[in-house]
This record gives sequence, C-alpha cells and structure tokens, in this order.
Amino acid sequence: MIQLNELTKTFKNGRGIFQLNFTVKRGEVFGFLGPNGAGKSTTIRHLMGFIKPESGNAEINGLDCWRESADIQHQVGYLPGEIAFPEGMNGYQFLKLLAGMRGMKDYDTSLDLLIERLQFDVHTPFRKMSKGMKQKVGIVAAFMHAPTVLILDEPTSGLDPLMQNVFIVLVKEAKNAGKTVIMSSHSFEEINRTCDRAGIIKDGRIIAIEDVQQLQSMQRKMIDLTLATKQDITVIRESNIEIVNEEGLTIKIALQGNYDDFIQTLSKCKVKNMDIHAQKLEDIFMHYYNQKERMG
Ligand SMILES: Nc1ncnc2c1ncn2[C@@H]1O[C@H](COP(=O)(O)OP(=O)(O)OP(=O)(O)O)[C@@H](O)[C@H]1O
Repeated sequence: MIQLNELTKTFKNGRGIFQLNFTVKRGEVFGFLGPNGAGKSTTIRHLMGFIKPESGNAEINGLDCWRESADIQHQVGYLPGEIAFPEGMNGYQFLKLLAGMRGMKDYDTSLDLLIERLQFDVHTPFRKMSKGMKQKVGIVAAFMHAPTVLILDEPTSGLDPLMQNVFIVLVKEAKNAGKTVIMSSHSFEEINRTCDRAGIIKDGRIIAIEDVQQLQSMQRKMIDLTLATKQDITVIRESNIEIVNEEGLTIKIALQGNYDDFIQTLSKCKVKNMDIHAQKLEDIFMHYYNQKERMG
C-alpha cells in the first residue's frame, strides 16, 4: 500500500508539490496524470526516498519513504523517468549486477522470460542501445524481482505500440498477482487500459482523483444521423435525445448511456446513414487540465 499524507516540497523557485494526500491500495493500479512540470516525477522521487519532504510524508507498506528509504528501495520495483545506465556495460551485465545487489538467486529464468517478452538483445552495450531498448532494460529491472510495489515513471515512453501492449499485459499480471502499482503517464489510452483510478495533478496540486470505469461511463457517444424526411427530424426533436447540431436532414446527437431511448426513437424513423464515434477519453481528462483546483 502507498500512502501520501500532506506531502509537500517547495523548491527555491516556488514550484513543487503541495499537500498531496492519496492512497493506493494493495492490488490497485493508480495512474498519475498531469501536464509537463506538474509534479509527477517529484512525487515519485519522494516515494523512492530520493527527496526529503518539507512537510508531510509518504509511506509504502507502512515504511516511511524518507527515513526507511533503504528498505523501500529494496522492496519496490522502480522505473525512473530518465535512466542513466553505465555506458561501459551491456544490458545483461547490468541486470546481473542488479540481481546480485538485490540478493536474488536463480533469477535467470525470470530474466529470460521478461527479455523474451520484450524482444530485445540484452547483450547490446548501452552505448549502442536505442531509447526504446534502454527503456526495456529499465522495465526488466523494475519487474524482475517480482516486487510487491511497482513505481513506474512514464513507463512506455520510447516504446512502440506493440511493446506498449506487452507492457500493459505485464501491469495487468502484476495487478492480478495483488501488487500495488503507481505509474505516471501522458497517455490517456494507457491509463484507460491499465488503471483502476487516476489522479490528476496540476501545478503541484491534486485537482481530481477519479475512478477510471466511472470516467468511461462519462464518455459520450456522438452519432451523425442522416434521416429520410423532415418528419423524422421532428420525431428526434420531440424525444429526450440531445441534439448537438442540425444541418438539413443530417443531425448530430449525443448519447450517454440512454441507448434504449435512442433505439426506440430511431425505430420510428427512416435512417439513411449513421456514423458513431466515442468521445475521446482525452477530452474528458482535458476538462480537468483546463479547470481550476477542485480538491485540497
Ligand atoms: N530539484 C529541483 N529544483 C528546482 N525545481 C525543480 C526540481 N525538481 C523539479 N523542479 C520543478 O518542479 C516542477 C515539477 O517537476 P516534475 O519533474 O515533478 O514534473 P512532471 O510532472 O514529472 O513533468 P513531466 O511531465 O515534464 O515529466 C517543475 O516546475 C520543475 O521545474
């Protein structure tokens, strides 16, 4: 379990994170979203015990992230936002070193399985690796010791869509195994596919924490309809369906869960054409990015 209690840090320039309060339960995947410079990495760095809080604290599995950082760093799987690998090593040498430092034994199978799933040549020297390859080594390093808590800072940056999918499966497996996961991301799609809840941070403050399923149910379906006659348009107008736009015999309507109403109304009309698009989840999130602070 991860718990933030009034976690605050003000940098000299006045930026930072302010009175962050939230909990990530065991077995939960929590997404951390926010524009550039919002404070995601700063929060995550506090969780790892790299930064001393000015006030408040963060705890992981009951341990204080600053005072007991050595234990925390041993227990969690961490993927930094920017990874500086030792240039002179190759991926395998690095992962072996890490396994040794963690006191892992018989790690070859778990390592091989992860490398196979992420499809890369682990024996490539870091200086010859692409950004995506380095990211893969970072993911293996975070997952290889099957930690109970995973802290992932923009985990899919640099990964191609196929590998993003592999990563999403890894997170789902971790969740099903009861692990606690917090991940920062700029990708709404990724949060949608992996997270139970999402916290939105802006200017160092949490402005909303939402249940991802609930956000999905807020997602409206926009339907472009071309009807045969003016009478058909009247039928729609007289129903409870929200008309967003009307142009001759073509109308745009918005649905949010009231599908039965829509189908019954439409059965009284002659429909010549119909296009359906889901409102982008991104648009729902954008609404938060653009609004002022809503919660403490
Ligand atoms: N050591 C530091 N000294 C001064 N300011 C800092 C320091 N670390 C971070 N900041 C500032 O704090 C703010 C939050 O930065 P942070 O890296 O946490 O944002 P982020 O949400 O991770 O952004 P991004 O999406 O760009 O990675 C920024 O304005 C940043 O410039």
